[in-house]
Amino acid sequence: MPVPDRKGLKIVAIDVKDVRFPTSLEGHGSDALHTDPNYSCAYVTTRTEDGRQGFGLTFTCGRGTEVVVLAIRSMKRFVLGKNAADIYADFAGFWRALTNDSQMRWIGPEKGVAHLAAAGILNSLWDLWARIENKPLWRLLADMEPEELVSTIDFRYITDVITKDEAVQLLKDKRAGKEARIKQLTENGIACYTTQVGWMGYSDKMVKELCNKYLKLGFTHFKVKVGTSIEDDLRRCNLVREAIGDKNTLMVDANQAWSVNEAIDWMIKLAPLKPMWIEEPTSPDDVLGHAAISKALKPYGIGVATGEMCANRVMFKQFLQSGGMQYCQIDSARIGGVNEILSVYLMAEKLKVEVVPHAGGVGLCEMVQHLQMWNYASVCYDTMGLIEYVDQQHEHFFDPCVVKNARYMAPKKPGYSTEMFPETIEKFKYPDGSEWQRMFKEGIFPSPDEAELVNS
Ligand SMILES: C[C@H](O)[C@@H](O)[C@@H](O)[C@H](O)C(=O)O
Ligand SMILES: [Mg+2]
Repeated sequence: MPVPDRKGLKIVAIDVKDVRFPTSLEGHGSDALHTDPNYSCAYVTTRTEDGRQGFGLTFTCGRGTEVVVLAIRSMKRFVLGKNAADIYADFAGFWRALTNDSQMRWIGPEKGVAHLAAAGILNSLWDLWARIENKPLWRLLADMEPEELVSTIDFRYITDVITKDEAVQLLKDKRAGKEARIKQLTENGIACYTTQVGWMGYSDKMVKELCNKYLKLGFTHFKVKVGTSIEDDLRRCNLVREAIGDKNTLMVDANQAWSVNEAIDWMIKLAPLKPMWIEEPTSPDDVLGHAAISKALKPYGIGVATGEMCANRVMFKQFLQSGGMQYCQIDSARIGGVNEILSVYLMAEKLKVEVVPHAGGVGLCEMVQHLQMWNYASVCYDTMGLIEYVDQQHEHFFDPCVVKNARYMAPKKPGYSTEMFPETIEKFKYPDGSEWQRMFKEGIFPSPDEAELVNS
């Protein structure tokens, strides 16, 4: 087990910051329901007695980040004073303690703000572990023995699909050829698709220009936001189809805009444009609704993709079991950190559903590349898979993702690629960062009122 020596690894501090970027000013990240997102995160730094640090984050869209920050603060008690080596020696037990405290679980359990907060903390602990082992996270995972990896997962509620023993066996069965796949990843990385061409707030002119830009960069898969008006969707999707041609792939994303029947009717109208998938057609909680949409759209060759707001492994389990998702979009910061995400990958493999991670928001591309690379090395190598890519906020990270010829290159530095530059925090910490103060002064954004200053 790569459990480090305990010496110096007592956790002595956990710091959390509300960091926001003014992306709404230019419509970046906008969709049918999130019309003015300011890409943000609750940014967690965990420090050990010997001065090591782990960085973790959970993505948000602006307002509300302060609530996640408060939730993280109230979870500090489960981590402070613990030795990181003891956490890694029984990570599943620690995970259960963090997410299922007898009093706090009432505000979850394992969902919503409570789970976003847990994700921020857990991501920082995984970053710390990978740094201690001096490996990028994907290699830490890929190098673990099956028993070690599986020991980090809480299997409660999913043993009807996969037990701990089955998970160990699955990983053992997939071991042959792992070194060759790691070499392949190191040389060629993993392909990605872009969402950057089709944010809802972009003009037609910009969409066209961006399609040309990303075609030149070698992209073959393009995602466009839909769901506000069918006339607009037909116009924009036609425009994109024309720009990318018939050989490239179009995906559409409604971000939960429709009821079930409306989703089916709407997508039948968009079907002649041959989208590969409709993403989040309806409520992220409506498992059977997604299954009905999947069934109705199958004859049109359209799959259903979802997962960026899927609350936990139990919801994923039902989506995977019911035929409600043909593309499983794990998100690195919504469910309970790497521990729970590993369980979703293992269930997806068992039930033969392709995982195409959700990314884009602050730090999400940085994190999911590690997860998908581990998946290819250790779990699912029938296809190399795809990862979402959005060209935003990477410049704020010490170890930003690197995309070349529409492929994520394998991260090399130790950790989970989650550390941000101190200057970024100084500028974009909300509301007192220097950039926010400037924008308030210049009237670009209103100053937050007292209610919003709850955690300052
Ligand atoms: C508000 C966000 O930008 C979403 O629109 C985004 O996560 C999107 O659904 C995506 O799939 O990338
Ligand atoms: Mg989406």
